[in-house]
Amino acid sequence: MDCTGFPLRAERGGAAKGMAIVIDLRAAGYSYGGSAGALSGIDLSLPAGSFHFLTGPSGAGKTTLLKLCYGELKPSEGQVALFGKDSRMLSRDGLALVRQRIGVVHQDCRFLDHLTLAENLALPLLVAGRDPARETESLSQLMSWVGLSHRATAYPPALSGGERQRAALARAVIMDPDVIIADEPTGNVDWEMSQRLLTLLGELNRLGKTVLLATHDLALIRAAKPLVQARVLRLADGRVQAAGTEL
Ligand SMILES: Nc1ncnc2c1ncn2[C@@H]1O[C@H](COP(=O)(O)OP(=O)(O)OP(=O)(O)O)[C@@H](O)[C@H]1O
Repeated sequence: MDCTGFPLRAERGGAAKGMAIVIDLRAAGYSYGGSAGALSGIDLSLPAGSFHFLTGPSGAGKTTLLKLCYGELKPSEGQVALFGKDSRMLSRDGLALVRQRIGVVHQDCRFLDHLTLAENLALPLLVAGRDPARETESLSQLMSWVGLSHRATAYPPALSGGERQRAALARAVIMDPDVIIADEPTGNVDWEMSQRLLTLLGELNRLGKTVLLATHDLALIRAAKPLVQARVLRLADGRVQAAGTEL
């Protein structure tokens, strides 16, 4: 793999560093379509630069909690503040700006299959009104960082599971976000690839980025101990341990 160090430089000068808490949930809850709540009474504060694993059994509400944390869902009860802003009060444009500061690695990667990998990675730049043609060097450095330079012109269906996950991570950080939220990023990859992904996330965390990673893989969490200084949040019955335990 042609990995290099993370290439992007914080344009905001690490603005989130001055902010003690980047994501804050107060008695937050969510229920789908009026059914019994998937989550309730969640109090959770993510300090800038922290690394948290979120774990819990299938159906415990991990994905729902992550969606609250990146504004995809608004809480049905309580409050969620993203960079100090109440997510329910954010306008569409306000939410779009906040979302530029939060990179998301989705469980299912979600690529556009008719675009090449390089074009998929450039999409967030286009959406933000930037010209990818002026940022080809950053894009190619980012692909090198995740070891995918040789796959730039490949189409997503031709990528292996590990390549897709690394590409999803590269896409999540193309906007140089302050926060990275990853939903089971190692779900479909072998152990060695899980370690590589963890190493990349650890590198981002050492650069000051806040990481929240949902996984049900307790072996992965144990293996993270030498790589990252993390805490573990356990979610069960729609509730989460407030501060989490140290690894
Ligand atoms: N779109 C939806 N509509 C209705 N119920 C949903 C929806 N998404 C999730 N749920 C329900 O909300 C609860 C929490 O689901 P969620 O996906 O957040 O759990 P999870 O911990 O991420 O599960 P897994 O580990 O299996 O991905 C589950 O009971 C699930 O069935």
